[in-house]
Amino acid sequence: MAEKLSREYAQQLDQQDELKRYRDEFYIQPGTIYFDGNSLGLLSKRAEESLLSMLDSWKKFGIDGWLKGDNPWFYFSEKLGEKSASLIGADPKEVIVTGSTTVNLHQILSTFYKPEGKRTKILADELNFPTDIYAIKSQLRIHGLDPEEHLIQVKSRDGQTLDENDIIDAMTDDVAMVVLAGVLYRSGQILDMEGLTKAARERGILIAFDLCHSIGSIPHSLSDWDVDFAFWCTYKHLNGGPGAVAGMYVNKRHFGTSPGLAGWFSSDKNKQFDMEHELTAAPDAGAMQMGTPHLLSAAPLLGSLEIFEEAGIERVREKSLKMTDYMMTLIDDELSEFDFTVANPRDDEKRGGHIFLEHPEAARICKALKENNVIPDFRTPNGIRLAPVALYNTFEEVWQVVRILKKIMTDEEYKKFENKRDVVA
Ligand SMILES: Cc1ncc(COP(=O)(O)O)c(C=O)c1O
Ligand SMILES: Nc1ccccc1C(=O)C[C@H](N)C(=O)O
Repeated sequence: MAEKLSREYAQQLDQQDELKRYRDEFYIQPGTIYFDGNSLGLLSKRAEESLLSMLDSWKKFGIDGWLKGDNPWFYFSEKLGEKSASLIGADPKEVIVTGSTTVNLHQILSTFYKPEGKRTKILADELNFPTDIYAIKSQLRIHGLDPEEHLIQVKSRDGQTLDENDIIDAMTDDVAMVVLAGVLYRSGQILDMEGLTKAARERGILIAFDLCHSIGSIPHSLSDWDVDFAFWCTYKHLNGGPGAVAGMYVNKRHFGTSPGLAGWFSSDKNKQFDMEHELTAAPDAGAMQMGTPHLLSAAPLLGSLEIFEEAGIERVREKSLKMTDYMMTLIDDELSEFDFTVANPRDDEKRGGHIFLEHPEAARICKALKENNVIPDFRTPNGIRLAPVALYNTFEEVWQVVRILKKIMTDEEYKKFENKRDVVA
């Protein structure tokens, strides 16, 4: 092998890469290094084809598309749910593709959060993505409860990560439900979903995980871990496209609970067109649906999930770990003089799919990266997220990004820009 810090070494890693053929399946802008697949994944040719095929079925069949063609629309959400199940380690019937992340959390809370007696509180943390916290607070208010008192947000000791022991200590007998992320959106820390679930179960508390940053990035075993609920978006690591339809998992133990937010697509499929005013809900996770599925925003997922079926989430994870490990080695070696802090966990068991660098000039360093055709994202106040994605990025790109960062710092290129975020960062 070539010397570890050389470009040749990166090229050798690419030659040995078992997943390298998938890069050609994606639309990559020539001359651009896209390291933002943890915010919005790139379009693949297969996702484009499945979207075009959905349009074609509309063209050909009109209303009959509900039951005709290769992918009858009436069963499409269930089909996508089945195809997502292996990514989270669930039974196919426990998964449905529907709604958005935020809507699905609302549905989970509306259905399963039942404050009773002393058990009224929802336990979350102070590092989760804001939408989850907004949804929880609004649900508490719907129940006439004051979020100040009934939402507990576990504190981070270092501002970046959570200590599972602190979360477990907060699982007191006044907590009804826990809502946490599987992987934190800033530091990329993987929470011990298995251990947290076990602790919650032992205490009679329900637990839900937001898998936005973990699905398609790391493997899960939700059924084995006995997690109650999960919800996720499909536009990041799953490459479903901007605003793609989201997903939800409901442990089969909870099948038969009436949906809190019901609609006619919550129905048992064979009953739906009886048009009765008494809902007979689907016997599985399908009951969590509300109205007509957003088929055009779901269609790309079919092609995208096929890529995951073929590539295998274990292999995706293995390459992702190699890439982020390699990136940290290069950062330690090349950028040590520039005041960067690697703020993601370094251990393999705790590190998700992206690198999180902190720097006081982060906003304008991101602008300089973009000027150099590298796409990162900035998270206020001082975070740079860099995601080398296993299905379409290369080790050579990792090498290039660190080199470009070094040039931006050495030549003070970032000083051309204002240290302020854009409207969409
Ligand atoms: C952890 C997490 N939850 C939720 C969301 C967003 O929710 P929605 O897909 O409903 O916009 C994001 C990103 O946008 C996220 O990172
Ligand atoms: N949905 C979006 C719409 C516009 C811009 C970004 C997003 C994101 O998904 C951000 C992401 N959740 C994050 O981890 O910061």
